[in-house]
Amino acid sequence: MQIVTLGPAGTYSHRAARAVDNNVGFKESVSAIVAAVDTEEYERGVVPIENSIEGSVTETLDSIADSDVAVTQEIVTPIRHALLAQSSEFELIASHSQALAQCRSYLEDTYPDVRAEAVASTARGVERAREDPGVAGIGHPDNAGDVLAVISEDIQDRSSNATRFFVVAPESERVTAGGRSTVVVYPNANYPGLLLELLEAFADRDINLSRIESRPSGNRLGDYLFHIDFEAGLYESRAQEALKSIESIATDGWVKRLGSYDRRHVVE
Ligand SMILES: O=C(O)C(=O)Cc1ccccc1
Repeated sequence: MQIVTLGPAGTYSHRAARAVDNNVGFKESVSAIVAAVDTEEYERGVVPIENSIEGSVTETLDSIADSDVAVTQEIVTPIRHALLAQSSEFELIASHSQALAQCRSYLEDTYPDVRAEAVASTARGVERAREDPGVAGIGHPDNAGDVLAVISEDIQDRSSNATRFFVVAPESERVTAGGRSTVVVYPNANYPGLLLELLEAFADRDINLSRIESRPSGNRLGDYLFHIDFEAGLYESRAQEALKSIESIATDGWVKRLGSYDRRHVVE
């Protein structure tokens, strides 16, 4: 199976993608990955959705809400960051914005005078470090190779650091089987109790929500769409009833079913 994920080789997304298939291609942004799956250039994409320290990857939420891709699997993996450089003499740290944020306290305490620069991925930062002795990268320690030294390991601000990835597929691959589902709701309405009504649709049917995230609709200030993850498959009648109820609340907006899936834990 042809998979596309965040590159170049060596990103955390690449490590998660290898759990799906070894035939992996790369793009340098999440929106490019989602577009490549939406247009069926690739059969699957692997994108980071949420991190236990830093929260949602908003570029991913917005890309999947704007496209027609389906979510077919969830991959959860621990993230352990290392600082990689040719020597401890560097004046710039280059990494993915999420990695920089996950190591913020360590960087502020240990390298208060070193500049940080956000680049497309951790592996892109490590590549910069390989080419330039003045640059350090943050990434998985396996990326050190022959050129780079592991200056410090486990530099994330909390020892427990995990990231959820979604496996996305063309719309035709959407399934209703699985223990979890994700929907995006755009109510296009604003009245007291609207959010409560949306949540009650699940609570009344004993469906546990595992995440709700609001994102700006882009239409006007204060107008939101909601990404909702819940612990039931779309094949279940209680889930179908909950969504029917949500559709009746969102008559001026829309409800997008991204699909049902199971969670897979990948350790290395
Ligand atoms: O840049 C990467 O390696 C990614 O895959 C994105 C990312 C960055 C930090 C933690 C998890 C995923």
